[in-house]
Amino acid sequence: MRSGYTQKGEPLLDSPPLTLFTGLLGEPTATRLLAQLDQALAWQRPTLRLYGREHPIPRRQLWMGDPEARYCYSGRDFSPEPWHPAVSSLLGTVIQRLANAGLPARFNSVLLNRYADGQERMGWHSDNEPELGPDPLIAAVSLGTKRPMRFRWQDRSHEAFNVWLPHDSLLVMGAGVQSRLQHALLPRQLPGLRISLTFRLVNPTVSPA
Ligand SMILES: O=C(O)CCC(=O)C(=O)O
Ligand SMILES: [Fe+2]
Repeated sequence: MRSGYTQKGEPLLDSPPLTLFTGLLGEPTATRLLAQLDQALAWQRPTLRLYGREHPIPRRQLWMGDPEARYCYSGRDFSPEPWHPAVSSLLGTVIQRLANAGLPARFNSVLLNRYADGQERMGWHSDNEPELGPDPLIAAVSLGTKRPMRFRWQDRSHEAFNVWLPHDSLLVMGAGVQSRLQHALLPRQLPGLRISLTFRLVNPTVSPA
């Protein structure tokens, strides 16, 4: 059945729309890109202030995009790194795949996350910063170790669920996903590197707080 989802993606939720596309780049391109991003990028481990104490984040990350796409995340203001050619090429592939599925999209920035192994993680959050607008479309590419993204409803009206994100896949979080659900990449006993790239459209006219 899976082949039937090549064009439109596999619908995981109808409302709000959550859709998974697999085989985004194909091999060996996807595995090469994982190694290239791992080695070529200047990965950072910023600290976050929580209850008055500084904590290094439990993963590494990098913010990349157009110069005006400044972004405020967990109380910090990030200026984007310039586009790496491999990432702008991936952006083109994502845009094309979305267009083929009838989802025209535009992005001016991407948050790259690097999880060295299953212990590295990202806590519960919604990508609901004001500069993303009220109903952002966020496209998340996964490379490397297959891990579950856990979703839970803000109003707890339904049960929480996992979406397993395979290597070389694209998860599209459509309008309403950020306002109605939270997501997290919880720690798991899984070895191996995973890199995700979450493409976003930041509205440069909304100045970060
Ligand atoms: O690594 C992932 O797939 C999750 C990333 C994420 O939630 C984010 O960048 O906001
Ligand atoms: Fe997120």
